[in-house]
Amino acid sequence: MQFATALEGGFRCTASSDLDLSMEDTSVSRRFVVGYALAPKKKHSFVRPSLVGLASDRGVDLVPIDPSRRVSEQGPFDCVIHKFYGDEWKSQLADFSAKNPGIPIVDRPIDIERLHNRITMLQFVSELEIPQGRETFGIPNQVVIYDSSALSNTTDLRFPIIAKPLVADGSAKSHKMSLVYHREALLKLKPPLVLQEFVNHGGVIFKVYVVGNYVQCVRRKSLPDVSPEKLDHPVGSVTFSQVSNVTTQRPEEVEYYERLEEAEVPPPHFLEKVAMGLRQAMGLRLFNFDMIRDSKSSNHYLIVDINYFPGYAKMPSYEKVLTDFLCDLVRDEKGQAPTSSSAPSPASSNLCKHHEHE
Ligand SMILES: Nc1ncnc2c1ncn2[C@@H]1O[C@H](COP(=O)(O)OP(=O)(O)OP(=O)(O)O)[C@@H](O)[C@H]1O
Ligand SMILES: O=P(O)(O)O[C@H]1[C@H](O)[C@@H](O)[C@H](OP(=O)(O)O)[C@@H](OP(=O)(O)O)[C@H]1O
Ligand SMILES: [Mg+2]
Ligand SMILES: [Mg+2]
Repeated sequence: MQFATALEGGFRCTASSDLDLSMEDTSVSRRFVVGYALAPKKKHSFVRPSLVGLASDRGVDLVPIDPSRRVSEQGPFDCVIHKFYGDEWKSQLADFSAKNPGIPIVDRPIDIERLHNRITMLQFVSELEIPQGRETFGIPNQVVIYDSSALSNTTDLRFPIIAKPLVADGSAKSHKMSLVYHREALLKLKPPLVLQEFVNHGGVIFKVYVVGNYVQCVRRKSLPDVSPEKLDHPVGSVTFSQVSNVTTQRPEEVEYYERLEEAEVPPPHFLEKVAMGLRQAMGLRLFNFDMIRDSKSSNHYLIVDINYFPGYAKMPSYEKVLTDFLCDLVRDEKGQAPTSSSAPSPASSNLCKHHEHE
């Protein structure tokens, strides 16, 4: 059973450009090819028949890229989407770009890389200059620990603390975390780590999905609050992994999920400001961020994680959202649509169209 609940189906952050699309009546339509480079698990979860079908109906063919062959010898592509890392892959993309200037690669490896380190990842949030209104946001207090000797020296942080691997590279190891109740337990941890204050937040996390200019917020399960008594826990720490990613609920959790469904979501105008601020600062178009509401202050939010190319298939209506995004992307590339990828695709303009003589 799916337990994510959408916030009013998501929203786009700029005005619709339906009018521009109506000018395409004299164009000749052709099909567009989006090359995707994804690991098998991601391909399985993302490239579902429902997405392939909808995109195809709109004139976009999703074609796999074989990473063991030169990308520039595959295709032709009208754009490339990917979630691969490493020097070899970067040079493949650089070679492709050199031979295919103007073909969008979503997103640039250099921009994605900053999300692979849990310190540089959240620096974007700290650097955001958004006039704070009723709702405020920030990041939890945290320190980076490179070697074990520094573990006894973390006096500035309040317990409980979450110890997160410094590297966030998509490996199982990078998701393995510890909730640490007291100091002695810290000494058993293995750096490099980020030690982050655990903030009570009522056991609900908001996952805010961004796809170009589209934003959708879902509620998800999170760690329960920790009471002060719990800090005397006989077990100094507990490990956990991907606590907010599970998509099934156990029978004994029914009540919890009922409450989760009722949890008040952050206001759309606030989500929009943060999402578009981050999008611009990071130069990324495909990401999500995890946000919690501080139980001590009903309007203060903390961003605890940012993920590149997250599990979009868990987002309601992902097929339409991603198809709209890809259509806009290839149209933009041909100079046919305004630079905003915000236009909802009107039913009357179902195909992505291309002027033959451009
Ligand atoms: N500072 C914090 N205070 C309270 N809870 C937190 C904090 N940081 C993380 N969490 C909880 O721990 C979970 C995992 O943390 P985080 O999102 O950083 O890990 P991740 O493995 O990168 O997650 P993802 O699967 O989204 O990539 C969060 O979903 C949230 O439930
Ligand atoms: O395996 P890495 O590269 O770390 O990426 C994961 C992200 O960290 C998670 O945030 C994704 O899950 P959510 O979409 O529920 O956030 C998760 O989604 P998935 O498991 O559905 O693919 C992954 O994208
Ligand atoms: Mg997370
Ligand atoms: Mg993450």
